[in-house]
Amino acid sequence: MVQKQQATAAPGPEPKKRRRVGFSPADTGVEANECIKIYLVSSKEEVDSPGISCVNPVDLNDFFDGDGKIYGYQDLKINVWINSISLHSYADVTYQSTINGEKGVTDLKSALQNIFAETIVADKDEFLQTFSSERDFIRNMVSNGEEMHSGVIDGSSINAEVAPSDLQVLRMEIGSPNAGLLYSRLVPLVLLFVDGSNPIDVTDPDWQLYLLIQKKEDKEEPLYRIVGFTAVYKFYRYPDRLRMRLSQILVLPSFQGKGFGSYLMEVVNKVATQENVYDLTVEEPSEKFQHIRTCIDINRLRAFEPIKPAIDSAVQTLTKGKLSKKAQIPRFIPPLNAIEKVRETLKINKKQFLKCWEILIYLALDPIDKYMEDYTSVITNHVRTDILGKDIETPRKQVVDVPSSFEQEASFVVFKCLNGEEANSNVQVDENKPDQEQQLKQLVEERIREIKLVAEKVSRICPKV
Ligand SMILES: CC(=O)SCCNC(=O)CCNC(=O)[C@H](O)C(C)(C)COP(=O)(O)OP(=O)(O)OC[C@H]1O[C@@H](n2cnc3c(N)ncnc32)[C@H](O)[C@@H]1OP(=O)(O)O
Repeated sequence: MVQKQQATAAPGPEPKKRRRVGFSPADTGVEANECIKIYLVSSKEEVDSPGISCVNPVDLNDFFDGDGKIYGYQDLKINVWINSISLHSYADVTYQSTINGEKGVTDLKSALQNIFAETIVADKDEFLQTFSSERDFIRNMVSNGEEMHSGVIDGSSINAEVAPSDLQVLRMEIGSPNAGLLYSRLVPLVLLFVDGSNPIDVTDPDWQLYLLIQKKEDKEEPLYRIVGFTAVYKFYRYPDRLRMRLSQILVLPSFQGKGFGSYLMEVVNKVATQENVYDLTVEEPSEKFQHIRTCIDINRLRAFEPIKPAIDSAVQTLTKGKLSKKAQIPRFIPPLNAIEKVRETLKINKKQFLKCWEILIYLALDPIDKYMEDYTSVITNHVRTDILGKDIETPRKQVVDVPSSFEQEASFVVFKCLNGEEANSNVQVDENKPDQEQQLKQLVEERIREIKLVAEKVSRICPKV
């Protein structure tokens, strides 16, 4: 509680004592991350239950203007309960008192509304009722969904209490009945759990939702729960093809890390192949999702016979001699026809295939330790090319005119430059050469770390193909 200090205003005998003027303590605010806790629950018994742990959203400070802090409350605690069956939410807000300091009192209602929109229910009893009254929300919403897959997927495993036979992936065009309404209830989850995401435009009919549903047999009717979903954009490619871009994927927190994200990705891959789209790309994948996607693609590529001769040939070149001693390291990129076959058959685009290619070669080098130095030179060459946008060959000389008070034609400097540097003016090349080398080294180490991580995963799951 903010307490006013006692003003000692009595006149009289103590003239030397100064009057003490009381100030309220300054309101430094509280970070949204510190005072908001989010709980995902599937029954009313779980609400307020001490056994339920909160989930980790993205940076909640981002939802509060300015410095991400909430002002004007003492001992503020906000517990948000999300009904994972109906996707309604309820915010339990408690505080000791309000302080109207210089930053005012944050309008919590509108801040929470910005995240939870119409899913937020003001009354707790009303919220508790949603567990029964809206029990069939998902089932009703997806009743027109097109079943794209159900049950197990070859080679992938679900490591959870969910039986694969209870799983199905349904597809809904965003313009189809109920899809927009369903997505609008999913938006708070997107904002809370997919970093840097924006809701998709539900008025654009080219969006499709792929919903991973758990259909659990229950007393009367089966209970449908959303395990995860992804929003995919289908767009035209001249002259007569369609492309697919996976733009948003979320597995609900309690289901994460159990194979569901991979399951959903594999279903979308399967659909892209069956519908023979031009390719399937991913919009700004997070590091984790990129890792998962690459693990899946590596397994598909290892089983794809038409590229085996190209891998063998690259491995042969690499194992023939000391590459790192050579003046010019060849670029280990797949031949054009392999790139084309992979895109046409597996729907993996060139950029992703080039990433996978490095890993395929790594996996084929035996024993890897013997060739690691040469392999690192190859990756260094690739990273350098990626940064500078062009192949780096041997250092070249470049002549540059310099302003001079002497005869213009006689004023120039000659310096050695790398081919890519002159070619790519967008790249911020650090003028400090040792620093540049250091940065390059770090990037190479990072890339090799990613390669090893994927290689370890796929070797564990599928040691020999
Ligand atoms: C385009 C975008 O939207 S990018 C943003 C992605 N979304 C988010 O970040 C939202 C929050 N996160 C999530 O929703 C989920 O965690 C996702 C979608 C990223 C991943 O889904 P999950 O179900 O958690 O992943 P899944 O359990 O399938 O994979 C986990 C592990 O299995 C590994 N794995 C999965 N499939 C394979 C495979 N076929 N072969 C080898 N390894 C595999 C993964 O590498 C990963 O390894 P780890 O244990 O070291 O983490």
